[in-house]
Amino acid sequence: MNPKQIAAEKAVEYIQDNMIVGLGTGSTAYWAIQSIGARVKAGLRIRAIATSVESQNLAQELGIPLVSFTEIDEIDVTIDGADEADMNLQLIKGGGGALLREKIVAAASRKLIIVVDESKLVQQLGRFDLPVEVVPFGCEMTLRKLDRLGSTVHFRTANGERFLTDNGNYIADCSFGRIDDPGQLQHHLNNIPGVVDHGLFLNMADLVIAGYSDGNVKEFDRFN
Ligand SMILES: O=C[C@H](O)[C@H](O)[C@H](O)COP(=O)(O)O
Repeated sequence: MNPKQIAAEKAVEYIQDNMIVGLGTGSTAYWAIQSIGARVKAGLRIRAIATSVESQNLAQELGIPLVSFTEIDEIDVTIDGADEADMNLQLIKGGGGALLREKIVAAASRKLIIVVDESKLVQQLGRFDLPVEVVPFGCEMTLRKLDRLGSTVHFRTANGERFLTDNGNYIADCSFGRIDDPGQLQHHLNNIPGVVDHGLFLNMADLVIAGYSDGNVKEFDRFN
C-alpha cells in the first residue's frame, strides 16, 4: 500500500455513523474519499461536504451523500491533505489550488485531520512555494505587493493558460524560502486587497497522520 493510502485509511477510522464529514482535495484526500465510499457502500450513514469540484464529483461517483452549507452549520470531522506540516501542526496547503474552499471547510470543522506521506513533514515551513489565491482584477498589482513581502512570485499555469480555481480566481505561487514567523506572514497577506486567501493553515489541524514507505503510520496531535 502506498504511504498516502495508509495515512488516509487510518484517518477514515475516526468517522462514525451520523457524522457530517468534510472531504479534502488532492492525491492523499483521494484515498480517504475512496475509503469513505467503500464504508458507505457497506452501510455507514454519513453526509459529506466537498472542498472542490473534483472531490465532489468523486464523492458522487462513489455514492457518498452530499450536503451544502445551507443544510448544516458545523462539520464533525474533515480529512484533507497538505503540502507541508511542521511539528506544531502548522500547514502549507493549496498545491492543488483548492485552498479557499478547504479553509472554509476546515474553519467549520470540529476536528481537522491532515493526511500526508512522510515527505510532507518538515522542521520549518517554506520549502514548498506558498499558494496565494488572487482575484483577477488588479492581479498584477497584487502580485507586486506579494513580491514586496520578500517572495519570488509567479502565476500558476495549466495547459499554457493561467490556472483558474473553482472560484474563478488565480493562484500566485510565492517562494519565501524558510518561513520564520508564519503568523506575521499571515497577517501581512491578509492585509493585501486582492488576496482572497492563502495556503497557510495556522492553528487549524488537530491531528496529522503520516504514512511511511515501510508501511508504518504515525499520528501527531497538538501536544506532541
Ligand atoms: O489544494 C490542494 C490541497 O491543499 C491538497 O490537499 C494539497 O495540495 C496536498 O495534495 P496531495 O495530497 O496531492 O499532495
